[in-house]
Amino acid sequence: MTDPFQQRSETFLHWLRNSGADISPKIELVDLRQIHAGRGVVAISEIAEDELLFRIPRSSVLSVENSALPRLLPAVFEELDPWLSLILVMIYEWCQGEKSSWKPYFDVLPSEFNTLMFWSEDELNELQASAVRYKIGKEGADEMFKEKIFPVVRQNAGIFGGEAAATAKERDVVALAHRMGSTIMAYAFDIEPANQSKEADEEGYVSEEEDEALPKGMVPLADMLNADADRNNARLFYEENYLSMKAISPIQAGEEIFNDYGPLPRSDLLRRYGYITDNYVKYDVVEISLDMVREAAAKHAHISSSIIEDRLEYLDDQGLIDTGYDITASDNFDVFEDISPELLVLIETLLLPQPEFERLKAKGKLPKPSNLSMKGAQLLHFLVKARTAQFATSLQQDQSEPISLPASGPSVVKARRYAMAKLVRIGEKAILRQADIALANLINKLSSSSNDLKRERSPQEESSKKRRMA
Ligand SMILES: C[S@@+](CC[C@H](N)C(=O)[O-])C[C@H]1O[C@@H](n2cnc3c(N)ncnc32)[C@H](O)[C@@H]1O
Repeated sequence: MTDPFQQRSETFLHWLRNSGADISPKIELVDLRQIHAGRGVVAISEIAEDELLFRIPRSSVLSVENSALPRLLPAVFEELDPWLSLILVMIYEWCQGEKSSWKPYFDVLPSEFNTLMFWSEDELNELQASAVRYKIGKEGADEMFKEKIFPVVRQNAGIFGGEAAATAKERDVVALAHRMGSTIMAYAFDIEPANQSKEADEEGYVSEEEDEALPKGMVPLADMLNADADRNNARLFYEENYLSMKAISPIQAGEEIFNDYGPLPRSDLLRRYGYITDNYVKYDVVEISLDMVREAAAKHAHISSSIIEDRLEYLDDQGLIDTGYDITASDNFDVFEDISPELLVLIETLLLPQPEFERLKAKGKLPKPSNLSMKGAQLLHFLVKARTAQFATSLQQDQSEPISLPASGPSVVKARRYAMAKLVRIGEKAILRQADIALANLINKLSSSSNDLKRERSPQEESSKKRRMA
């Protein structure tokens, strides 16, 4: 008897071919559950660079554009942003059951996730002070779904699923919206339009904003590709009538076919995709919040709150204010490369003597990040130490035992989440340690060069300087 998981894969591929997709006989949709990777696509014979792996008709993409719902509820869609629109469309199509054109597709999409949105409090606590904990946005999403999705489903029960929708409880609709929202986050693509005619400005540049505004859509099979930071060998190409997945390097028989989810730190990989692998360590970051900088400027550098707010206002006008600033992982940590230049500028601006600040402000200028002063380096060093202290355990404690992601055993899901969280927090602490050492070295260098300068001055120069100051 065929395994139901495999049966769903076969029904899905059959449906996709019937919808007009071409799928190369050289690839297979396989079961990777034993390595906790769900389904994946592998090559079963050698594939050349640029070879077509599959192409999906644009009409098979599960999107707002292709669903009947926006035509049934036009006024509702005028009010919703693209993200909520796709969630509503997916809820509608899911509620149609067998009647939906995408039923076999829904059957291979997950109903459970390992993303942070679905972690329990004790699991999230294992992330300790990682800034990702404040980026999950569960409460905000709950409120939005209660306000914008639940009433639409209840008031249009006839459209959504009759009796079941009419009596649906708020918490069930919110849970369904979370399921669809999380599916979009881990599976959807930004869909480039069929006829992309981007208008160039006078200087011949095309606006990046258009890319940001691309609508999202669920592309069957393209989203069955897993990702790997170092083994990306396929990419989706947007053609007029089809979306085509092609090999971007030669692929050997037996190799998995990988998409690219981008250079994401492991904390974000967990938040969006619910898994991590070691080769994303190079993208790890640790974040220093603006609030921490504010507090350190007041407490450590003794800057008054009115000066801090005045400087922050100017920096905001200059587009430099963010909720947090990244320090990135590096094999060869460099203060000027791996600490966000915006953070260096922020710190130097806060420390400027008032006349110097007035002078720069009058010219609309900012301190250069490459001119980090001794006081700036010391304030940064203080911040790095304070950020390290926010974590409940030390790097040494975390590394005292080897960590592995269990493949099986009792409560394997929880054990894996604990282990993944520990690896994420270790990554962040390792960056903080590198920053700590690099800043201590820089402070030593700055102090010895200022001592050298002092020594280089002749006794006459020193005494004339003293006379000027007197
Ligand atoms: C776009 S889907 C890829 C298809 C997915 N494996 C499935 O069975 O539906 C993204 C999800 O696949 C899983 N995934 C992707 N790449 C992975 C990898 N290298 N290792 C483990 N899981 C991976 C994660 O659960 C992620 O949220």
